[in-house]
Amino acid sequence: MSSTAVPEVVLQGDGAAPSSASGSAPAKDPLVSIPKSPIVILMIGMAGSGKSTWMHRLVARLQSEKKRIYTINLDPAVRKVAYPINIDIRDTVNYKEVMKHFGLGPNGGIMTSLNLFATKFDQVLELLDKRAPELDYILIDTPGQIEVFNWSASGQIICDALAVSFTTIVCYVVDTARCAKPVTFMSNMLYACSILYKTKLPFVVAFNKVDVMPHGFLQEWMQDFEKLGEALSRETSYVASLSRSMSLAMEEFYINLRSVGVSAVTGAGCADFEKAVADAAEEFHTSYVPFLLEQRRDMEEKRQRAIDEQIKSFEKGLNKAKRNRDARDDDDMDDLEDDVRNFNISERSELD
Ligand SMILES: Nc1nc2c(ncn2[C@@H]2O[C@H](COP(=O)(O)OP(=O)(O)OP(=O)(O)O)[C@@H](O)[C@H]2O)c(=O)[nH]1
Repeated sequence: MSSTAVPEVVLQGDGAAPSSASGSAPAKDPLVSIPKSPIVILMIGMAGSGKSTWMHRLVARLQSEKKRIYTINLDPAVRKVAYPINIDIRDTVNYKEVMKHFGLGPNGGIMTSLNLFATKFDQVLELLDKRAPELDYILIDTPGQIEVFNWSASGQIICDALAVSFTTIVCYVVDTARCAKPVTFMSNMLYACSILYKTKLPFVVAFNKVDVMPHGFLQEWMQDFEKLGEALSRETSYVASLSRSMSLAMEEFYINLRSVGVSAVTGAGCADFEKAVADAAEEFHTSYVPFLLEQRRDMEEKRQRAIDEQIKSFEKGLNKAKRNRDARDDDDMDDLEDDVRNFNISERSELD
């Protein structure tokens, strides 16, 4: 199987601005000229933190401000989505079929579906490229299987692909009330920290559900590790003592973190969030782009390798599943194999 084409933008040398086709004036380096708008906001967070509800709130809010929005749903298992969607993974990958054919459970099905989709992410970029000049924001909803962005190749492929073409930031959504237990807060923040260090993208933490519980205590824990240590000392579990030893190391991570309290239900905190997004977008150009310029060749090779490995792993999975199936299912398997190789990502009609 031929490997997926990568966007041209990252294949142009190693730092020097490429020459124009005519050979006269050098063309502007595409990485240096990543446009300030649209801003891509990737919603990441644990299951139930409120990503989809927050997406819905933001779409309504930004549209009321006459901002032009484009939305992508990357959660193959979500049943109902309240906001209008432009590109929906469910239109191309049927996760129940993936579960059935690869012999996986729901979590594995979601991860594999997203891995499959990621191998063709260049098609999403092509669609976005066409729309981008008319857009202010591209909002992307992701599944609650947060490991997609920690361990699986697809998270990296998607983040890297977006960040070489668009101003891209991560919105890490946290359920404030669930973090009232300091060990839960710490494990949530460890996930956030590993995503931040893996993607290197600017981050906004949205402490959601402040209508249920104000988020001030979480910001206090981030600013003063002794306060978090105090809260942890009330717990005696092994995880609490591990969290206590980690809390000082996390200080550096918190210092560079923007956080705002929001409620997807009431709309509280939207203005603060928009401001934090604007700051993060600025940081993308001042910090992330210089990092990209240094790392571009390495990143591109890594991304292409990840795509090739994904494809090999599907073929292995399919062959294994095939060996375990009845001959009568062969047609079914052939259809799926064909889908794995040849699916096309398309967009729905435009948002109003
Ligand atoms: N009170 C309150 N409830 C909220 C808020 N945001 C989301 N919820 C509720 O939290 C639950 C989970 O919200 P979702 O938006 O489905 O969460 P998600 O992160 O997309 O969940 P996954 O798709 O499982 O990853 C739903 O019952 C929402 O109504 C909020 O700001 N306040």
